[in-house]
Amino acid sequence: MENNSVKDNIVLIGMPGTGKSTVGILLAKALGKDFVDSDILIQVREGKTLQQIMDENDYLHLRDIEESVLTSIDGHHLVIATGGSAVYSEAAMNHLRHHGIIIYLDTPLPELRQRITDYDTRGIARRPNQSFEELYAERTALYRRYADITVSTGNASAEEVLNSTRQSLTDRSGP
Ligand SMILES: Nc1ncnc2c1ncn2[C@@H]1O[C@H](COP(=O)(O)OP(=O)(O)O)[C@@H](O)[C@H]1O
Ligand SMILES: O=C(O)C1=C[C@@H](OP(=O)(O)O)[C@@H](O)[C@H](O)C1
Ligand SMILES: [Mg+2]
Repeated sequence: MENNSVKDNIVLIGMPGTGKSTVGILLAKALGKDFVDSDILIQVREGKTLQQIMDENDYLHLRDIEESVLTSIDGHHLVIATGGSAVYSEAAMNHLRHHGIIIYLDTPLPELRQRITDYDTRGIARRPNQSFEELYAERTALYRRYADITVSTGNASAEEVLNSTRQSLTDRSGP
């Protein structure tokens, strides 16, 4: 019988552009786990893109849908790439950390700026006119609050971030 208290999921959190989706699938492949991207779950469930959801309602509506999708994930042996706004939901984060280790991919703001060239159309769940700098400061406190492990990515490649993440997991589980 499955032990439901085992933390056998890996949950990636962090700013948009930090590489949760890109590194997540590499990690799943390397560790022999299944891969879930909560943004894809949202889009399939709603039949709309993230930006369409925001355009038709607002960013708070997207966050509500995200909370509902995240709290309904009940699988094991998963790598879960969350959306950058997942940490606004305490319920979602408590649910995810019950079965998973939370890994914060921490990428410097200048590097994120280079990667996120579609800030206004990417569907980022932010207050109107909230700058990327403000969002980064607000979010960083939340990512730190929930992180079991922090991986500082610098400007390393996705493969290098994969390797650092695997090493952090090995260090945490001990010899
Ligand atoms: N380590 C990396 N180095 C350079 N570019 C990256 C890296 N990881 C992701 N990217 C690029 O940054 C963008 C955002 O990556 P993505 O995985 O979608 O991030 P997230 O899911 O955290 O928003 C994509 O264009 C992706 O190719
Ligand atoms: O940070 C955000 O507000 C968001 C990030 C997106 O995911 P990524 O972090 O994978 O880009 C997606 O969930 C949604 O568009 C909102
Ligand atoms: Mg993503």
